Amino acid sequence: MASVLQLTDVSVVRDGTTILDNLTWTVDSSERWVILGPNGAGKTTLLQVAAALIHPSSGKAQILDDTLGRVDVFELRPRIGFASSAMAKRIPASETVLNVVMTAAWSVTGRWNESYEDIDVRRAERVLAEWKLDSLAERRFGSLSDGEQKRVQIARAVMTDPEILLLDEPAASLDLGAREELIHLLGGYASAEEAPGIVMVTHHVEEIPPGFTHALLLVHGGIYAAGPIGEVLTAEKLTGAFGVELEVSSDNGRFTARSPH
Ligand SMILES: Nc1ncnc2c1ncn2[C@@H]1O[C@H](COP(=O)(O)OP(=O)(O)OP(=O)(O)O)[C@@H](O)[C@H]1O
Repeated sequence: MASVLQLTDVSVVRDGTTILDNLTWTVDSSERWVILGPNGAGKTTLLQVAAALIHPSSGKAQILDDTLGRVDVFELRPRIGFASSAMAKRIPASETVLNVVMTAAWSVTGRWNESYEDIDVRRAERVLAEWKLDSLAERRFGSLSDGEQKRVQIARAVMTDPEILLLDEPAASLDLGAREELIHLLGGYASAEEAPGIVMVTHHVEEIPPGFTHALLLVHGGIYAAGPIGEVLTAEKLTGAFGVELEVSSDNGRFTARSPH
């Protein structure tokens, strides 16, 4: 097993506020992690460090085989798949779905003057089919439903065969049908042996795809609990992390959490 992410005593301080506080955490290539935690806990900030989008204020962040601060992030980023709503806002609404996915090969969001090889087109078409988007290839990104847009973002993130895949709330704002379809596709992707290490931030345990192996509960920028998913997503630990009484159940790799009252 090779680690794809290794954080050692990582802190992020912004405008005098400590957002991540001395975090030490390792993700191996065979692991699929979910990160949960209250609003403002630092989940998105943690993902931004993992995506080489921000540097820690202190500590060491090793991503793949490189250490932030000692590597050209423009060479590192194409090896990282990252999907978030902030990133989606940068995708031009007028771009076709095929181009949105294919431009990942050049780490750009709008088609300009790049010349694409046949191999890029074929790969993009294959990825679109895998994420059930082939019939939408020529549609404008801005004309898609939220659920379709989320799938396009993930298809774009996996287009370059990343060595680590980071997903920030991929199921947020989806209706029940679109959410279940996405979770099914993500579960299939995550369970493939050749899939990269995966880290997904979510607000709801119901959104964790089957096959995810580990969970991290983040509270006030620090690790409240981290480890194998069955040991972390317990009533006791979720109650402690969220500060409200919760009961948890799981069935066939899917979780639910609710108040017992
Ligand atoms: N530039 C900044 N200066 C000060 N505080 C900041 C700055 N940027 C973010 N924060 C704070 O850092 C904290 C963590 O933000 P982050 O978005 O990482 O949390 P999160 O766990 O993803 O939250 P949510 O669940 O609401 O999406 C928040 O309290 C936020 O207000």
